Amino acid sequence: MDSVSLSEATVMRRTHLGFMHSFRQPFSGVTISPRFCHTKGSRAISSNVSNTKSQYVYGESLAATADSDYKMNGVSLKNRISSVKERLLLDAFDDEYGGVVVDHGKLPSNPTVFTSMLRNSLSDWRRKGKKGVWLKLPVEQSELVPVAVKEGFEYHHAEKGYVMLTYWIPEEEPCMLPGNASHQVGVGGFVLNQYKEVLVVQEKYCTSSNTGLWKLPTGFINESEEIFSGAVREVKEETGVDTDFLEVIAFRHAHNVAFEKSDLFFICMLKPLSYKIIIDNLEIKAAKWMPLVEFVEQPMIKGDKMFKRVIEICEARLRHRYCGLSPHRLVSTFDGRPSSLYYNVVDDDPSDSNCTAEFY
Ligand SMILES: NC(=O)C1=CN([C@@H]2O[C@H](COP(=O)(O)OP(=O)(O)OC[C@H]3O[C@@H](n4cnc5c(N)ncnc54)[C@H](O)[C@@H]3O)[C@@H](O)[C@H]2O)C=CC1
Repeated sequence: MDSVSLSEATVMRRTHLGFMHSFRQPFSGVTISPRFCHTKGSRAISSNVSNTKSQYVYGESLAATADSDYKMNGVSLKNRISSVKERLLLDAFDDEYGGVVVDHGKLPSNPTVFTSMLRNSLSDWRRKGKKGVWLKLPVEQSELVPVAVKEGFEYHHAEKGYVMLTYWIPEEEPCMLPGNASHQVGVGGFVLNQYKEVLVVQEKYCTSSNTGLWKLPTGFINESEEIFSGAVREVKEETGVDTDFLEVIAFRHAHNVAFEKSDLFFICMLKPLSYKIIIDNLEIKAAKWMPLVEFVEQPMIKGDKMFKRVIEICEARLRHRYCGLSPHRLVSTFDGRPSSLYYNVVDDDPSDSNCTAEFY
């Protein structure tokens, strides 16, 4: 109990006595801490208030009194009572699918208090016909995770700083909550210079069958990063070469790649802006400009259906016989977010086509 705040201790004692029972206690018999009673814009109920107005009780009779907006020391009792009641429920926002999102910034720190508030909240949401519940528990409050799991919550996803749990309330309806993100997104850079040399790397960590292979620089894009800027960043990080993004030449979709997740791999054509190679020693063993013909002749590339095809596509692009996808920034009114739409030729606007863009 030493880490329990006074307000939480109050809730704990009420929980122990029973929810409605504790509400029926007269003011004089209930210890109300200033923090427990504090709400936005109103002062805390002080102990002298409870002494002075000991005849008023929580529950139905008090609710009737509160409805008539009884005032103590000039402050509306109605507001105070609803504030006390609300404190026994978790703070949550409605979502657009008839569910609720718990405000993780206002979680109690004590697991016993949390148990009580979570149970009360679930009953309340069930009564109101709410559907999905999203509960984000920060790593600093990881002791609340077993409580939520015991109450029927399931893991949805986790990040470094939190775990997200969900609960589907309607028993008669199938769970409609979307699953966790299903894909990782990778990029590869095809960078060609004016001597028909392609920028290649040897990875420090790779399978034994790939040892010594010269390959395109590849990597994963970061959260909220664009494909076009992720490709430019990866090439810069691994090789030190600055580039301009030209087109997405092709993309590969593969499954069960990393911990059962699928993989989207975007192969991007980039135009070199610098040529000096400075490798990232942490990830890369070596990097160089390699004649395209030599690159293609490597047994691992020649024998690999995907890379063989990728090179054929790139060569077709060099001859202007193929056109990749270039990003166009726009804001959709559906979600109001700036986004990138990747496409190639627009027949009635040839200037919009990137198929004529040169590579070096
Ligand atoms: N590397 C390749 O030869 C190929 C890559 N791709 C695609 O390229 C994209 C990126 O893949 P890769 O570059 O292979 O990524 P990767 O698996 O090499 O990971 C990128 C970097 O993350 C770090 N990393 C990843 N997992 C780690 C772990 N368990 N422990 C410590 N460090 C770790 C390493 O620094 C690594 O260099 C993916 O979409 C993939 O499908 C596609 C075909 C071939």
